[in-house]
Order: sequence, then structure tokens, then C-alpha cells
Amino acid sequence: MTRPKTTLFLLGGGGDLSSRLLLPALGQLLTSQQDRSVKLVGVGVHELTDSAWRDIVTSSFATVDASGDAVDLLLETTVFRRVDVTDAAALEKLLAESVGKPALYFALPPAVTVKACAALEHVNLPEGTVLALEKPFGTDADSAAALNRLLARLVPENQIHRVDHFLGRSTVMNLLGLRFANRIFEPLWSAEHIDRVDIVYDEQLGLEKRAGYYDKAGALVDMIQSHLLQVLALFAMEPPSTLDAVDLRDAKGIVLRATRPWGGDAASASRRARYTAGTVDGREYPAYVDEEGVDPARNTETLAEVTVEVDTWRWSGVPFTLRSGKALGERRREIVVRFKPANRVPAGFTGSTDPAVLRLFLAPDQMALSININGAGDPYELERTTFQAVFDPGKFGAYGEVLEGILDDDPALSVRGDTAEQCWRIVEPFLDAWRKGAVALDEYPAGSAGPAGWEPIGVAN
Ligand SMILES: O=P(O)(O)OC[C@H]1O[C@@H](O)[C@H](O)[C@@H](O)[C@@H]1O
Repeated sequence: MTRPKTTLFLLGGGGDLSSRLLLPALGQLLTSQQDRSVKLVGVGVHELTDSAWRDIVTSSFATVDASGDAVDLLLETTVFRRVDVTDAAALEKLLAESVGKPALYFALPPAVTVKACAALEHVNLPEGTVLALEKPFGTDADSAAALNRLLARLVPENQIHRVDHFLGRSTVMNLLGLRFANRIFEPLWSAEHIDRVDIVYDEQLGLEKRAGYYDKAGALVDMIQSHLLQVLALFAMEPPSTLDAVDLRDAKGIVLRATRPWGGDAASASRRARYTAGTVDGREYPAYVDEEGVDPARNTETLAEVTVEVDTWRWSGVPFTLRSGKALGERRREIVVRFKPANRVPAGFTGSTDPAVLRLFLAPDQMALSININGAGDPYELERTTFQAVFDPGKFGAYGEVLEGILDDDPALSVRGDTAEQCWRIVEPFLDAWRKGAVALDEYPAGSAGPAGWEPIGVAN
């Protein structure tokens, strides 16, 4: 297969996202797909020579051992352009350098991305231009809707990639095969057989000098509004007829449109907390409020937990709890599916009769199914046994998968505009309740499992 030529304009090319995640992902992609022809143009506000830029790209590629003809070709041809991306004339001139289809990747702060998109309204965009936007997409449902309207004036929806790298994670993609290519899970995948679902993403990382962004976002917006709701949508969706972008994104949209706070009460369906000083894995963390750039008056949470219902025939009555936090003692990145108990265990059995639990680990990519079977010795004494399987992590990581979709013009792994708005609609009642002080902001020492008194969620047995 010969792939079309693309010119990838990395706006914000000199930034951290680009060197830490995007360039290594591009290196991996080209290493495994040598027939790709990508011209890379780094774009930034600072002066940078082409050779200094090439050094940045080369060292990012080295972190993933990128090699081969496609990599060499990219390194030979890559250039850097100092451009004010809010200036329409400068953008027009930049786009004139395109070889093949242009893809503009906005690795920029959200406010600058919006200004750059507004400038693009005055640019004659080449046919097929692809736009890729990083999260957060807007700051609430209204601003997301306004940004969608602006983007719709630029290019058709299927040329817009709202990036959510969780959609490229191996376990998230594996959800589709697990559910829809096996008869044994799908018939049980409903309120009739599932008691509750917990989607947990606990990190040991703290603020990592990101106060400028994180202090305004907090855990709910940073992780749940985007990543974890996308995971929920794939977990809960109806079987699509194909894996193409229209079918997949329609099915996800149906789930998200039906999602709302559990019991319709955002205050009682959520908890929030922030970390105080502590030690995580031998590393000392200051209290969140003492981190550089944090405004304590904002009351930003570093741990958020919300329970939602998916109000459909399939899921009515099943609580989905989404939780994510920073500076926690243990990294837990998993979906925990707790099934209902067996209808009736025959009298005479002893031992474990706990309901089955399926755990899908988001990293490392694995699954584990715990059930009760006869143990050694007495055949009527039941023991808990766990079957494990490892998901192939794929040739390239989550960003590589997402980048492949951008370069191939396939938006299946990106967030559709209406869905981005839905994700804001879902979290807004929680944000409102928190703003009004209806939910206490608890505290937990960095390195702990969370605030004292919070009963743990998603703990399997
Ligand atoms: O574990 P990953 O793949 O780096 O994803 C988690 C990160 O995802 C990012 O989108 C968040 O902004 C970070 O705060 C978070 O740490």
C-alpha cells in the first residue's frame, strides 16, 4: 500500500508535548511503516535554526530507537518556521509549503489554539487539510460548542481530530475485540448481570510543574471530562456494525448522551480531595497548595470521584464510578467490572462464593478474570481463581495510534464534536456543585490511598 504524502505542521513544535510524546510517537510510526512519506515542519514563536530543530527531532526519535528510510527522509527534509500562528497571512504562507495533504497539529495552549483557528478563517485552506487539536477542547459546553462552530467553518467534521490519547491505548482498543468478537462476554454485558463498573486512573505523579494549566483544570476536567468518559463510552456502547469512524462514534455518542450524575444529584454522587505534603515512592512532595504557581483560593482538587448512570435499557441501574487522582501511593489504572452474584449457589458448597470480577488494566495492558472454582482437595470447597491474559501493547504507543489516524485521515480514534460537548455537559453539574461548596474538599497525604474515611472503590477480591 502506498500512503499519501502528508506535511505535518507541528504548531508548538518546540514545546514539551511535542518533544516528549508526539515526536517519539512519530518516530515509532515511521519505523514500523517505512512506506510513509511525511514532511515535518516545526512551528513556533521562537527563533530556531533548521539544524537546531533537527537535533530536537533526532533526540526525540532516539528515545524510541527510530530508524529506517522513512525516518531518514523525514530528518533530511524537516524544517522549522518561526510563525505567529494567530496571523492569517503568515499561516497562508506557511501552508504554501505543503507537499501533499497538510495536517495542522495544534500542540498549543487552548487559548492560542482558538486564536489560530480564528485566523484560519481568513486563509485559503488547501483541499483535504486536516486539523488536530489537543485537549482540553473548550473550557465548558458553551465554549466547546463555539469552537465546534468555528471549526465547522474551516473543514468538514471528518477532517477534525480532537485528540484523546486514551483512545489509542491498547486496553481501550482491546475492549472492542474482547466484547464483540467473543460470545461469552457480550451476553453478560448489561444491567442484568453487571452490578457496578469502576474506572480508576490513580497516578503517583504530582503536579510536575504544570500549575499554569492544572490549577485551572483539576482532576475532574483533566482526566474524567476527557479520557475516562471516552473509556466509559467504549465500554458501554452497543455493538457497532463496523469499526469505521461513523459507526464507532455514533455508538459512543449514544452512551454519552444518556450519561448523567447518579440519581440526578451531582453533590451526593461525587467526592473531591487534594493532597497535602507526603512521600510518594521515596520522593517528597510538598502540599499541592505549596506547589509553585498554585492559587489556594481556587480550591482545585487533585483527586476526583464521580458516579454516573447510563440511562439506557442496557445499563439502567448500574453505577459507573470514575476516579482519578495525583500523588497517590499506588498507581491503579484499570476498569473493574463486578458481576452480580450467582442466582443461587447450591447448598453444600463452602468457601468463596464472591461474584465474578473482571479487571481490565489500562497499563500494563492486561486482563484478569476472578471466579470461584473447586480448589485442591474437597471438590465442594470453592476457591477464588484468577485467569490472566496480556494484551499486546502494539507497535507504537497510544499517541502513535492517534497520529496514524491523523495522517491517514481516519477520525475513528478521535473525539467527534458533539461528543466533546456531551462530555462537558456530563461534568458540569459536578463542577457546579463543587463551586457552590456542596461537596467538601477533603485532604489526603501524598503517597496515601486517598482521604481517610473514603471507602475504596474498584477493589477486587
Ligand atoms: O498515563 P498517561 O498516558 O501519561 O496519561 C495520563 C496523563 O494524561 C494527560 O492528558 C493529563 O493531562 C495528565 O495529567 C495525566 O497525567
